[in-house]
Amino acid sequence: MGYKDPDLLKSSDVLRPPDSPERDQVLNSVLMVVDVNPGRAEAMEGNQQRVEVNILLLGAHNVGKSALTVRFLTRRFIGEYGDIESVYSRVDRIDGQEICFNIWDSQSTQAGEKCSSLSDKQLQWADGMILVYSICDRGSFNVVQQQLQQIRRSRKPSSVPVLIVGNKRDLQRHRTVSSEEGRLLALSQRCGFFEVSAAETYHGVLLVFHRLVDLVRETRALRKTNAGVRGIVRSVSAVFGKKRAE
Ligand SMILES: Nc1nc2c(ncn2[C@@H]2O[C@H](COP(=O)(O)OP(=O)(O)OP(=O)(O)O)[C@@H](O)[C@H]2O)c(=O)[nH]1
Repeated sequence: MGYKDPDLLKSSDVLRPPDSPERDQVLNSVLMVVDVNPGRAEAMEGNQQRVEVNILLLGAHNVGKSALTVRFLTRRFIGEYGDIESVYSRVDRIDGQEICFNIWDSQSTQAGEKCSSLSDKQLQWADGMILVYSICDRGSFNVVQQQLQQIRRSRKPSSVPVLIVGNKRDLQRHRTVSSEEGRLLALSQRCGFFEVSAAETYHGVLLVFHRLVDLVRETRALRKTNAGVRGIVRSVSAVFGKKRAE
C-alpha cells in the first residue's frame, strides 16, 4: 500500500481528523518526562532490574521524528504532531527484562529550518541515537551526514550506538535517496540502517527501537568488561611493580 498524503490514510490505526481531541488524547497518553539530566543508568525495582535507555531522535524538519516516536509509543499514526519538543517514556519487557525507553523527540529550532545543531546536553543524555531522513528529501539526507559529523567530533566513534533511518518508505514515487545510498552511509559510519514508513507499519518502527536497545545493552556490557580488564591489569601491574621494588 502506498500513500500520497498521510491525511488520506484510512487505516484503522490512524486517528482522524489530525487536529481532533483524539490526537491530544494519544499524545497525552504517553508520560512526558521533563528531567533530562544524565546520571541514571539502571534502577532496581524489588528483585527485578529495570534498564533505562535514553534515545535521542535527530534529523531535519518534517522527516517524521514525531511520527516515529508516537508510532512506537502508541502504535498510532496521527498525521500531524505539532512543534513541541518532548521527552517521552514507555516501559516494555524484552527477553524478560523491563526496559524503560526515554525518547527525546528533538525539533528544529525554527519552523522551516533544515538542521538544528546538537546541544552538549543532548549528546551527554543519549545512550543511543536515531538519525532520521525522508527518502523523498535529499536535503534531509545531507542533514543526517552533517549531524553524524557533529556526533563523531564530539564523542568517540564507537561510544554511542547510532541508527540511520530512512522514513516515508511508502512514498516510493517521490523517492530521491536510494536505499543503497542510505546503506552505504551507514556502513561507512559503522551505524545500523533501516528504511521504514511510520505511516504504514508499526512493526518496522518497533524493530528500529528494539535494535537500538540491543546495541545500547551490548555497548554497556562491553564497557563493563573493558573496565574489569583494566582493573585486573592495574592490580597485576601493582603486584609486579611491588615485587620488583622489593
Ligand atoms: N507519507 C508519510 N508521511 C509521513 C511519514 N512520517 C511522517 N509523515 C508526515 O510528515 C510530516 C512531518 O512529520 P513529523 O513527525 O511532524 O516530522 P518531524 O521530523 O517531527 O518534524 P519537526 O517536528 O518539524 O522537526 C507530517 O505531515 C507527517 O504526517 C511516513 O512514513 N509517510
